[in-house]
Amino acid sequence: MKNISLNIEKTLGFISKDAVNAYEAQVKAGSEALHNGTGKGNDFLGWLNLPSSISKEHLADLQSTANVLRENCEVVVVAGIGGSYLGARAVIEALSDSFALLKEKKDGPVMIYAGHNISEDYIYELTDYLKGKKFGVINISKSGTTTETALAFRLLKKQCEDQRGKETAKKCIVAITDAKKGAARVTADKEGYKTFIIPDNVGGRFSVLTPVGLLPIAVAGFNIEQLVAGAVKMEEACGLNVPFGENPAAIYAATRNELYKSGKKIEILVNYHPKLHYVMEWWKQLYGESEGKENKGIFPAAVDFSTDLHSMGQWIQEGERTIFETVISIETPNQKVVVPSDEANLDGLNFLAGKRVDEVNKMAELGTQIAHVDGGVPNMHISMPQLNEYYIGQLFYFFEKACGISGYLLGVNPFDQPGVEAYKKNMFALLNKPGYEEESKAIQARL
Ligand SMILES: O=P(O)(O)OC[C@H]1O[C@H](O)[C@H](O)[C@@H](O)[C@@H]1O
Repeated sequence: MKNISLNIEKTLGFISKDAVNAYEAQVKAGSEALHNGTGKGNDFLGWLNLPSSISKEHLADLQSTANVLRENCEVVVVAGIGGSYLGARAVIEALSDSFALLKEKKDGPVMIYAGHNISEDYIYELTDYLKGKKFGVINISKSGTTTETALAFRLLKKQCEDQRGKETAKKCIVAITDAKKGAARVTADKEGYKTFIIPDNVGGRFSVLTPVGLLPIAVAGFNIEQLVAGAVKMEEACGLNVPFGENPAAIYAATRNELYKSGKKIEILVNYHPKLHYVMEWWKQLYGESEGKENKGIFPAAVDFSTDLHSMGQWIQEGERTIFETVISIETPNQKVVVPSDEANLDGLNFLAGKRVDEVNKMAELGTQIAHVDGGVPNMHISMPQLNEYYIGQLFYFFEKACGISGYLLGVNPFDQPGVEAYKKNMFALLNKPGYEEESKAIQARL
């Protein structure tokens, strides 16, 4: 079976191959720091050997819990935010039929999301939709105290118990949280929910291969064994002893850091299949929270092409030359549609007749790559043989490993996120949360 592969050829007019290769020693030091646990944030390295340490029993436990939800729920709400939601959504949206929600016949529960915003309209509309439905909830929070998620869960728990009765609710609510601390743990223990633990040493944005990602993905009907198998494959392919030139995580980390050094401050992740939209969102959190600190870090952005070629395309082609692109390309689509011939040919598209739609998409991709490189945008290319669990698993681990190395190349701690606390502190002060009396006074004085 093939692997995902990385091609950096189209960055080499902007940076030199020698400059990329010159990172070899630094990358080795970074990888060793990860594997030996000697670098910054070394208490958060549980993700590193996670794929190969997932047991069959653990997967079976997840699958049987998923089956209980599948059997007892027509809708499952995944409550979580950031790392406690994006990985699951990335896989479920990438692998689901784009119109699954509109189809009468369902293969499993409808998967919807909550706890990732504080919009009153969203919460109203969600709870309204759930009225009279046999729904369940997967409540995901590592800290167990995240406001967005806790607020949504308070409402969903009550509604589930009111509609389905306490006993059934107990069967249809699962908590994924810390082993001991946090409000989500306290509630789950008190109510007797089935729970899964998020290991202490796995940060939210690296947690997709823990129950955080695996349970919702299994509930949605996707193959978590294959997802993990793909990640295991990349764990090997990006391993410590794989030579620099053959290690995709090493090359990606080195190339993006060299591009950054050369003035390219923004990395735009690109897809040509909108189903990958949430894979990009997952990647944005991974790199944004890992590298954006100490007043440095590449800004991770993302676009869906060709859609956004008709909006952001102008900026990318001719705006400030501070960007580079990383394209995720799917070699073979899962479905086949051929452009039909039309006798009148009023739209002038007969030159495409007989071609697969993907051939048109691929020429859009190639034409864009050439145009953007001509326009001063270095281009990296990640090729994914097919869109399935196995290759998404590969992609996840590849990006995670590269992120750890890349953060060390940049000189930051890739495993903390102190900056996200600033808004929370202010919000709590403004809401007069008990314990924030001093902050409340101080912030009121500034208004
Ligand atoms: O899982 P939780 O503790 O609820 O955290 C959910 C998310 O929110 C936090 O503010 C962090 O910025 C993220 O890294 C985390 O993934």
